[in-house]
Amino acid sequence: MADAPIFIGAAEVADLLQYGALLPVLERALVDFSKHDGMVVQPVRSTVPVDKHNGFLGVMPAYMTESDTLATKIVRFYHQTAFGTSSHQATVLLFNPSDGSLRAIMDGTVITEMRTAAVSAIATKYLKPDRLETLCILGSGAQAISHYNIFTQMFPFKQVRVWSRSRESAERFAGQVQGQVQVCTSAREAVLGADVVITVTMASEPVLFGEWVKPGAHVNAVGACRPEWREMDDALMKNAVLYVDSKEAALMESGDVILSGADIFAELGEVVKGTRPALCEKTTLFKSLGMAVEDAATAKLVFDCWLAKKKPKL
Ligand SMILES: NC(=O)C1=CN([C@@H]2O[C@H](COP(=O)(O)OP(=O)(O)OC[C@H]3O[C@@H](n4cnc5c(N)ncnc54)[C@H](O)[C@@H]3O)[C@@H](O)[C@H]2O)C=CC1
Ligand SMILES: O=C([O-])C1=[NH+]CCC1
Repeated sequence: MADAPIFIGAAEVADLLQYGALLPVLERALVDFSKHDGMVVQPVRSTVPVDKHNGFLGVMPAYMTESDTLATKIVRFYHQTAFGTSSHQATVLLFNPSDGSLRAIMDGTVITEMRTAAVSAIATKYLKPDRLETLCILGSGAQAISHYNIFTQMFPFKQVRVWSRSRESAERFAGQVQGQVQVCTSAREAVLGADVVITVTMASEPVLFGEWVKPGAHVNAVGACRPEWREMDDALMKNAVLYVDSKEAALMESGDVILSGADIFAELGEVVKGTRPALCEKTTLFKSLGMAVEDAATAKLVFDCWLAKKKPKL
């Protein structure tokens, strides 16, 4: 009989997962996905609208042959949640690929926060302009915090600006992170002159406009994961060189891509592998939707770290 699955809760996932180990694992997952050679199986996320409660449930399975990783994430994202509960909550199931038995059930919320920020950081590593002085974050929730943490660790920004719909939540964000943050009263003020812009909002209408974005800047567009939702206007979508995590998903899920009719230049995995160029001198935009391979690779890393910790020391 197979062993009973283990459970790894949020605090333990946060303890086991380090960006230093996560970044190369995600780069490899992005490259393997973008080879499109049949070795990675990842259907586009299946999303169930829960209209009555203004929410969605997404199911994200993947199998990666080379690392022999089989997992699925189940993620809920709701517009209105009770005070104190986060809008996104996720669980990852990790299977034994040889017989399909369940190995681990783990918190997926921390995984989602960290792997999404890490993928944006990878995109920025490859697509960033030469000058990196000002980082702008639009939104002040869970993803804003994880993005702040890895971006200020990895890049030498001199200034970080944040804008959120309410000044109160932007100020709460500024009080939660370590380091100086300039709270801006408008998105425009936050964006003007920034070298890197991150959009991490639950908006369904544009919050970022092309006319504000400095030519040559890099944008990580992380929100708006529904075909009718936008975070960017058409001007930005059409004038920037557009990179995505998955072309197939972008054409099915991203309102910014579908409704603007912008052309996709490349997948991030192709840039990491070196088969498509990083046009850093132009304005670049990475449209992130989130992929199951990122969750599967991260969950395997968490599980391997958990196993290593449990092993008796000789
Ligand atoms: N690409 C990816 O892999 C992933 C993307 N996401 C997306 O990232 C975004 C942020 O997620 P979290 O930080 O976890 O959510 P959160 O609920 O913690 O924060 C959402 C932020 O958006 C703001 N906001 C809500 N409605 C808005 C509107 N109409 N206009 C402007 N701002 C608005 C809120 O004030 C808050 O600052 C969401 O769109 C989410 O779906 C989340 C996980 C993975
Ligand atoms: O990849 C992910 O987990 C999500 N992307 C958008 C909402 C949740």
